[in-house]
Amino acid sequence: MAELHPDIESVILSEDDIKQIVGRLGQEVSRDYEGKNPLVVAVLRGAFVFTADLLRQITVPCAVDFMAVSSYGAGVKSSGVVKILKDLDTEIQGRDVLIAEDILDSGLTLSYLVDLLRGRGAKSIKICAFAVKDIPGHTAAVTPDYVGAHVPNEFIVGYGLDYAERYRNLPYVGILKPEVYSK
Ligand SMILES: O=P(O)(O)OC[C@H]1O[C@H](OP(=O)(O)OP(=O)(O)O)[C@H](O)[C@@H]1O
Ligand SMILES: Nc1nc2[nH]cnc2c(=O)[nH]1
Repeated sequence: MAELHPDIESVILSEDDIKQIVGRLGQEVSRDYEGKNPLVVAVLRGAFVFTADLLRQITVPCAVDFMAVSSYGAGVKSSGVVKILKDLDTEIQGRDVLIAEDILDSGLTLSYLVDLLRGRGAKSIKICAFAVKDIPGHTAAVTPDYVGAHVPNEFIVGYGLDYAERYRNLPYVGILKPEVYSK
């Protein structure tokens, strides 16, 4: 097992947990898309690690494309404004689209994306979220069709998730030590 990064306070999902979660999601997606050829849309940057693993667990024919959006910038709070930094190269009219997202927090990013892709004539749009944040008293703007894990209401990093573009390379998901934010 990799040594714990000194900035990490605790691990929420270990490498083994992640392997199990992604394997299960791959099975669920493969079962539901039997006989179809979905387009998996990875929401960059955060979802690139998850999508790479998920794709290898999907057993039906599928294609992949990427969209880069940002609503958090360098901070830990959503700005509420979703910016498209890179659009899809694929025509999605009539396609079954599966959005692969690393984390669903306020749901603002996904709600914006679903509306956008629906407007382009996708046949179906489903959401596969690796992590969903449990925020007491708050309902996210969208409901994911596939959920990897529910995580506590803390800012998490690793497995593609960053803080100020750092920690995406950690093979596990963890919570940062509070002093890291004031560095
Ligand atoms: O449910 P929400 O509150 O909208 O938050 C979820 C989004 O926040 C993060 O993206 P971020 O804007 O940090 O960009 P990144 O993927 O490049 O890290 C994450 O990757 C999700 O896309
Ligand atoms: N890295 C990271 N990005 C997020 N975007 C929304 N919530 C989070 C989070 O907990 N961690």
